[in-house]
Amino acid sequence: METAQLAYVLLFLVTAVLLFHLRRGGRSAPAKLTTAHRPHPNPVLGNTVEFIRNRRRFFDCICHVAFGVESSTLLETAREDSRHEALFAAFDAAVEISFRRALAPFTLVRKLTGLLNVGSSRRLREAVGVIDDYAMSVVESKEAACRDREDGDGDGDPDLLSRFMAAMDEEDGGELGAMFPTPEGKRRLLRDVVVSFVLAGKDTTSSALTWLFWLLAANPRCERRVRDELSRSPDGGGGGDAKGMHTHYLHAAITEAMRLYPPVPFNGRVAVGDDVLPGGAAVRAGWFANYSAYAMGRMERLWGEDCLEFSPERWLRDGGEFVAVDAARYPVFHAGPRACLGKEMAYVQMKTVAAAVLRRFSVEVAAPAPAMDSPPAYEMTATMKMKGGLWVRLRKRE
Ligand code: HEM
Repeated sequence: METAQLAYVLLFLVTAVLLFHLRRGGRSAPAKLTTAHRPHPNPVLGNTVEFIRNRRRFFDCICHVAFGVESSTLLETAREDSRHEALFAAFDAAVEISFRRALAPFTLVRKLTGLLNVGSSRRLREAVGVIDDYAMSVVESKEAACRDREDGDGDGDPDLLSRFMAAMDEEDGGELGAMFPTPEGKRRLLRDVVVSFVLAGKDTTSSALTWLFWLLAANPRCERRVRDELSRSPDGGGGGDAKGMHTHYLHAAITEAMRLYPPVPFNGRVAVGDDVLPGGAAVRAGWFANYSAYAMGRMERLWGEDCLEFSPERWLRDGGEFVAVDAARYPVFHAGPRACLGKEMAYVQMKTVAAAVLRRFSVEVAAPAPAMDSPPAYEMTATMKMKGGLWVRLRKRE
């Protein structure tokens, strides 16, 4: 056999073996999931529990407020929880693969795996399929509810999905209607609205609360101040007031926790045209322009010499009133026209949960050790999670 023929045969064999492994990986290996919310393997922790493990509550809350549906009615089966877990696993896998891809250059191997539907391309497609099916079931249940109402009792729902639907059904078609003229296009847009809300809101608030409780344990003085404020608060300190009128210190503590550990630590855009950033840096069309809220939250130039300390007081006026800062300095919720739409809702959720827990329980952190000079390891995907989760022992307060 000539050398060139031998080389072709070898190449063929290597490719066949590679594809066989990729296919097997695509079929049998589950997507690598983050460990932050898995049961902790450490038996020494005994009666401790993983804090904020149950992402279901945050998910249910989004379904209720943003879509006006109960998540469990859509996922109800004899083993309802496992369907939620399958959906969450699909979200985790899709986010992790997409995040890794966003950081890596587009290679020939990825193009090939995409064409052949193997490896991570296959896992991503499968995960997106699960997510899209769920999101479409939300849209369908909403459409059915609207049809029922037309026969029956009146007014539109106040949830966000209903508003999107109403905007597209305006008589002249509306701006959205013009962008998505076919019924199929409209439904796909609604499906994507559902996906973006779940993606944006499910893990962010739970990540922020995990870091908040660790930071409060590492700074008992701050925890005492939160508890004092809650005991004086007329509404129990919950989220009834998103701007923090009654609970300025709690609002400041949550904001400060997200400065040090922003739930979305890293974000970016692709420039559509040549531009110059305010700092003078030139950006060409097609370039990525990324920023790190994590790094910015720890810059001495922006936050002073004590930038690595947890100090809710930096957000308070002398009278104790919370004062927000410019989003360009604190880009935790992003800035400009595409800033977070759920910011107020997120504060309501986080304050309600934090207040409810702190009023009823003392929270003893078992792991990772609560000490500012040895911060816990983190896991960076699209959201910033505490590696291994936060393990606490709750004791009922007198
Ligand atoms: C602590 C909690 C949260 C943080 C830190 C946060 C942060 C962010 C950030 C940084 C973005 C910009 C993402 C990008 O464009 O690349 C964003 C967008 C968004 N967020 Fe949040 N978010 C939080 C909670 C929520 C909640 C609870 C909801 C609603 C249920 C929500 C809904 C949205 C939506 C719909 C967008 C897309 C806005 C647009 O593209 O115009 N977020 N969020």
